[in-house]
Amino acid sequence: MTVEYIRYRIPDDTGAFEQAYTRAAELLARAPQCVDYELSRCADEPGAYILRITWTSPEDHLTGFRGGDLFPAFLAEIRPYIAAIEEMRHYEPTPVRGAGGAIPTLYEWAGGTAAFEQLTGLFYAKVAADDVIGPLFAHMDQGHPRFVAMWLAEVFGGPARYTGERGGYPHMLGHHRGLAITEPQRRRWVNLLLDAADEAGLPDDPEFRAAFTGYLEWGTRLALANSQPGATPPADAPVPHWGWGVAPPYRG
Ligand code: HEM
Repeated sequence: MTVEYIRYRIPDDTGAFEQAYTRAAELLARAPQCVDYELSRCADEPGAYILRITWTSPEDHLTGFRGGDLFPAFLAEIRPYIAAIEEMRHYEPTPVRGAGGAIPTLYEWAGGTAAFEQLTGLFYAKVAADDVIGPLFAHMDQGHPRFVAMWLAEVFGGPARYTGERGGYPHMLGHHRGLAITEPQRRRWVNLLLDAADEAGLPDDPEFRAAFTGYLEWGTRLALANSQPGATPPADAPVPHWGWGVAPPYRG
């Protein structure tokens, strides 16, 4: 991944410039080498623009896109503005990145640690009485509901306690290895957890539940796959982080 920044200073007719880029953007949108793009206009200085384009790699940009079928039409749109370019360079992303506090995490939206502990307490009571998955958990550790609450809290943006105190992803993986979870068992796990979410009074707005259920689908399908005899999942990885996805919280 590489990020190209192009800074322009457009002396006049910024409207024509933006229209040209609106047309050029249609070609970026079709380019398999282009991850995303954004044109920003300076709030303080009319005519100053920054275009950010994320490319899959510098070679894909310079050889793939520039040497490809879409480039002539792209160039035709932006050619009149080449002389107005002040900087055009590739930048490598650094690990310094992340979301700010403007959007609450799913962990905060759910109600924090207490909400996840209530959820897993109710869930494992149901599990214990369930004929399809109950037997899998017959010998589970007393602390299991609290440990899974820690895992879920960390996944949804809460404190990294499962990583810090419980051994992180490798420890969780070790518990699933060899269980040979079946699809009916996976589905029962999801159904009981969703029942417990209703009982625990977790937020039931569409955006939260879509994101929450999305993780459960993803996580249980991985748990099933990794639990099969002969599975070769990565031995180490960070605890995954799950966000709102395409639908951020609805605030009216
Ligand atoms: C999103 C899906 C899932 C998550 C987040 C999850 C999470 C976890 C975690 C964190 C542990 C280890 C707890 C500890 O530190 O002691 C664990 C253990 C376990 N999980 Fe899962 N799990 C998922 C899906 C499933 C499914 C679908 C099944 C089976 C139907 C399952 C069965 C088990 C069992 C049997 C254990 C060991 C329990 C014990 O004996 O202590 N898990 N799970």
